[in-house]
Amino acid sequence: MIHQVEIRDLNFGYGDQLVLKGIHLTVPKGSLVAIMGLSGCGKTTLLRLMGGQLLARQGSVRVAGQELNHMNEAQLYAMRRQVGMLFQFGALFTDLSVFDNVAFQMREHTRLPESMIRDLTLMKLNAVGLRGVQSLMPAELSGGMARRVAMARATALDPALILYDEPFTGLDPISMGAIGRLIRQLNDALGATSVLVTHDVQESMKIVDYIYFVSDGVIVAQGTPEEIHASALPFVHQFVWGEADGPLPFHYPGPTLKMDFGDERGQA
Ligand SMILES: Nc1ncnc2c1ncn2[C@@H]1O[C@H](COP(=O)(O)OP(=O)(O)OP(=O)(O)O)[C@@H](O)[C@H]1O
Repeated sequence: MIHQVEIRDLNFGYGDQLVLKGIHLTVPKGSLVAIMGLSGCGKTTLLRLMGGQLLARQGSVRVAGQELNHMNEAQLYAMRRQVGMLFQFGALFTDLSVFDNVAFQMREHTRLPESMIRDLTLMKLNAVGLRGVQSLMPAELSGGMARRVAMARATALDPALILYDEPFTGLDPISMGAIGRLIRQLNDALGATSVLVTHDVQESMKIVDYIYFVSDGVIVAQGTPEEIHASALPFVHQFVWGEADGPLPFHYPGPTLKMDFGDERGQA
């Protein structure tokens, strides 16, 4: 099988803090894969390593068969053009119209004439159902619309790999469902491969082919949505079913009840 992303024995940290520890992960070409885990477990860092924005300290990150650590600046720049990235909250340019946001990458990275950029931009907006809002400013959009514009922008150059960082955050349930379906549709229509970082288990299980669970920088579980749904692993079970207590404790570690309240009522 051809892998769009292949990660082996990856360690990565910031300063002395080791964030990712011995990661092995593959993303087959054409698939949609989710990386899940709690806040701070290293998901965004992993996504940025796949996009070539960060480079591995140890181990290997291959995108389309190319080892990112062996690339020079020009090769990395060319590789990043093949990657569409949707940042947390969409992060549109607030002083540019919807049209100019989507056209931005084409104007920066291609020599296409303005008439062609216009047609392509409208096609991209059409694909996310928003051709009619091309002249609006980002402040005039709802959260769900802004997210869809960000998707049109992220796919403007027909990327081979699309990386989504928390695409569902802050959306109402209906918009979440619409964004989820769109992520799947764009992936399949563009013949792309997509990786989705999220802690929204229910929404992503409806659309992805495979899931990796990360906890404290380590992959602790993986499988198809069906396998994950049926998993008896305590961590996965707690995550999927949204249970307050389990391997991830409800209480922050601290003194025991006995130490704080005494052995018996009235005792210090
Ligand atoms: N640029 C940075 N410099 C130093 N530490 C960082 C940097 N970026 C992230 N970290 C730390 O690395 C750890 C992992 O962060 P990361 O953003 O990858 O986690 P995450 O799982 O995506 O979290 P979230 O779901 O909250 O976005 C955290 O402890 C974070 O504080």
